[in-house]
Amino acid sequence: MPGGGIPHISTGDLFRANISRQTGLGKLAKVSMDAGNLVPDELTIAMAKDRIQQRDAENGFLLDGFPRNVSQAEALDELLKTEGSKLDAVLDLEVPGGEVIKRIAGRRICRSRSAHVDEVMWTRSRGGRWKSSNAACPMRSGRRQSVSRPGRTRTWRSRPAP
Ligand SMILES: Nc1ncnc2c1ncn2[C@@H]1O[C@H](COP(=O)(O)OP(=O)(O)O)[C@@H](O)[C@H]1O
Repeated sequence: MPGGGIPHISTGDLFRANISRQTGLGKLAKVSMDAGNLVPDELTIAMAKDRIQQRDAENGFLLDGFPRNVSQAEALDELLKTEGSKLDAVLDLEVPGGEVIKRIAGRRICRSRSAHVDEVMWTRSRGGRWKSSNAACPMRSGRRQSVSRPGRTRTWRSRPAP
């Protein structure tokens, strides 16, 4: 929870938690997420509404990653209207394009536990091989990592040490 005791509601985190627990929602969301697409509005809106209506969010919440398009914004408006509440503030974060690209290109997701997302630094050795640093996934211990080249795929691959 952020300062002030209100829950941080991140739709990305909620999807990843569902994927980890292999829920029905997680299985459906995974298909879209693995394809690099947004999860369909119907699923996203239902999940966000359900989370917002939980008890710990009664006194407020911080939304992160939701709404992400007009129909989600309309659904949120509708929900707030029904509950007789309104948003206090919206943060518009302006990040330089280069920084955004660096972060997207450096993102790593553990293939076996999609809840493990990590931002990594990539360096290229003299031999031209890409190497990652800043690993957080427990899969790493006892295993040797084979990582994909920075670029399109951000999958974190692990294979047993020889
Ligand atoms: N509001 C949303 N609408 C649809 N899909 C979402 C939404 N929030 C998250 N997702 C799905 O979850 C994934 C991870 O979301 P997030 O953690 O916010 O990271 P990012 O969008 O930066 O990759 C998104 O790529 C998307 O597939």
